[in-house]
Amino acid sequence: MKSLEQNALEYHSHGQPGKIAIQVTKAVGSQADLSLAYSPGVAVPCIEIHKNPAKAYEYTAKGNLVGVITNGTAVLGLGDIGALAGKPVMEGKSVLFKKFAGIDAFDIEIDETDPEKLVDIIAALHPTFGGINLEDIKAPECFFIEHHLRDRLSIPVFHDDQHGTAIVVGAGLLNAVQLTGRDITKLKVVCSGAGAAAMACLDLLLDLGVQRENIFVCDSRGVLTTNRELTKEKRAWAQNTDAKTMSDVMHMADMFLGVSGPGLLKQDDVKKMAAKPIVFALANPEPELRPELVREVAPDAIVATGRSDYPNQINNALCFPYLFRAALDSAATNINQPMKLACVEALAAMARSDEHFGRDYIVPTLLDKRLLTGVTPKIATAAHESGVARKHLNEEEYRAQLEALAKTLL
Ligand SMILES: NC(=O)C1=CN([C@@H]2O[C@H](COP(=O)(O)OP(=O)(O)OC[C@H]3O[C@@H](n4cnc5c(N)ncnc54)[C@H](OP(=O)(O)O)[C@@H]3O)[C@@H](O)[C@H]2O)C=CC1
Ligand SMILES: CC(=O)C(=O)O
Ligand SMILES: [Mg+2]
Repeated sequence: MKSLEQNALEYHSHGQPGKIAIQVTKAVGSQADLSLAYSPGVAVPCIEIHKNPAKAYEYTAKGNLVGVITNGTAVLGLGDIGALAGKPVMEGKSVLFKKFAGIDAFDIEIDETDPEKLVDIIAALHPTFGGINLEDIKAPECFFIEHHLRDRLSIPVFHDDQHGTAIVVGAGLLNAVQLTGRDITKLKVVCSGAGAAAMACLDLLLDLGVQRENIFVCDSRGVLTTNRELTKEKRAWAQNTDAKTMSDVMHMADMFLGVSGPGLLKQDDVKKMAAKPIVFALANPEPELRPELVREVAPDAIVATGRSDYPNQINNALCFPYLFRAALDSAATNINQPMKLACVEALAAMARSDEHFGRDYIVPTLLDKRLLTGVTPKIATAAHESGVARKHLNEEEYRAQLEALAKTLL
């Protein structure tokens, strides 16, 4: 039998190398077509857009086009492997945009690590796109880059590893808390990782009711404590404690949130957790601890990973296609907190209403065809109600429109 490694390389190399290609949407088979698609006809929409830039949404692909942009500094849990080596992931994200939500995406791998230069480069590229999905850019640079791009650009800019991850973690946690009969305000959380994904997940956990004093965060040097020198993002999570290592804070933890690296959670630490522990080991491709090893020492655990080959796939792919679909269709100026919270609620509710709902089904699966029609309209409504939508979409009419789109996908 072939190994996963062999299959993965064959999958990516057979036929036309890579996973995505470009499609032409207009007739170009005759001289008459060509004279519209290219010179002289193409000059007409150019002049219209020059007079009124908003016309780009009418005459070009901009309104349905997202840039999936990385510099390759935090590719999955593989770390700083560089822009080019990150390309398979970016092509993969582009595939999911297209297949799950009908959005065209260009993957752009930029060989630049200086945050200010990266902001300038991405800002200069932005006219091409209706939205920008930042991907696999490491902390703390990602915070600066996203913040400055959001300030400068009037199209949605969204760092998937921060907010996409947080949304799906939020949805999974709401359901895990319900299934284990917990009070979220008393939940004790240990987070492994203090980077892009961790910081955004923890912020969202606070919004969902988790108390800051119940959260212990660890980076590569151990627990974030008030007596350590920390970046401003990490300082917000420092605890006044003598604890040094993750093992020191695992006692009676209700939840382990892993957004760090492979194999960093030990079975002995799972044993220290409260009954019915919630273990989200989300590092990709190799989680902090494999589900079967968690269950070996905690049979009543709720376990999630970022992978497609285990139940409970907590992965930002469960939300970014629908957030961008809603943002593009409602011409939202950004993807704001009410849109993110609407997405959390919609994902959690969809899992709860499913007959499979239970400890091995806390979030819908990525291939669930109900996601596009179930989640997207809720996000668009939140965009409208929170004032960032330039176009109001009636929820029912929009759902019908998405049902038609869904039939053309997957
Ligand atoms: N399932 C999902 O949907 C997603 C999963 N992830 C996963 O989360 C992980 C982190 O991604 P991201 O936040 O973007 O990357 P970042 O580079 O921004 O952050 C990585 C973090 O991991 C920490 N870390 C490294 N080694 C250790 C260690 N031994 N113990 C504790 N913490 C450690 C780093 O510590 P330090 O700050 O000291 O360098 C840093 O805080 C990756 O594995 C990625 O695959 C990310 C996004 C989505
Ligand atoms: C899923 C994802 O975005 C990551 O692991 O980086
Ligand atoms: Mg990522």
